[in-house]
Amino acid sequence: MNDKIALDTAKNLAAKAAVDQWVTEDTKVVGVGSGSTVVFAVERLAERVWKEGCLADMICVPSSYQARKLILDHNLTLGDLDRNPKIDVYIDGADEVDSHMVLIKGGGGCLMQEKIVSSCAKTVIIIADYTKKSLRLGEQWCQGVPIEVSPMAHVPIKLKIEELFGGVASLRIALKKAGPVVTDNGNFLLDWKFLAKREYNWDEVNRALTMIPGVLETGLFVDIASKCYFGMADGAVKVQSK
Ligand SMILES: O=C[C@H](O)[C@H](O)[C@H](O)COP(=O)(O)O
Repeated sequence: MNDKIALDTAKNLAAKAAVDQWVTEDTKVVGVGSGSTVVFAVERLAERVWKEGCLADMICVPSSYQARKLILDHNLTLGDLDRNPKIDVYIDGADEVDSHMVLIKGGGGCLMQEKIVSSCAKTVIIIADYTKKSLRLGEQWCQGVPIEVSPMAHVPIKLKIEELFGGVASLRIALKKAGPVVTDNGNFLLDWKFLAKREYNWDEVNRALTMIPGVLETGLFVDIASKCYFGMADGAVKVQSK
């Protein structure tokens, strides 16, 4: 018998715990991440506003088209970085979180706005189910590090990444459209499958990647998250700190 709780239940537990802990009456601006786990966080925010009558002045700043739509669909107040450049707390999911709280993000293609919006937040909280927790990157997430690139430069960037760091960087191809995935910002994505056995210094790798002309952002989030809430297989919520 499989007594692990469903992944969605684990995501929901993590999201609810994080929202209840970090979004208080003093929270004026919340950054909203992207992906399937964030859906539960927005549902909890809406429940607090509409059922419990709290957080009346809260403004939500989205990190993607999906996040914007979630905010609107739940009748929450939509903000943006022009009007709300300072965010109290940013809540987002992750594809993988290692023991040093280095994250891989961008499995859903939203990494660039996520990194921008999270950089405007005092506190960044990650919510995830137990399958995202690992000791070292690549242990759980096998699809590589997403890297957002200028469309005209995806071939030379791919070659440079492979020469510099090994592994294989592949253009992400859409499933229900012919051709590549196009991000919310009109760019392409490379998914870089790094070498599992090589020891990488992720901070250095991230800096070096962003120095390649045409690389717009990486899905490596180093030294960004303050805490990560994991919904565990036994129904508990485990909090990992930096
Ligand atoms: O591009 C997508 C974002 O970085 C997501 O936050 C990440 O992929 C995790 O998504 P999910 O909560 O669906 O696992």
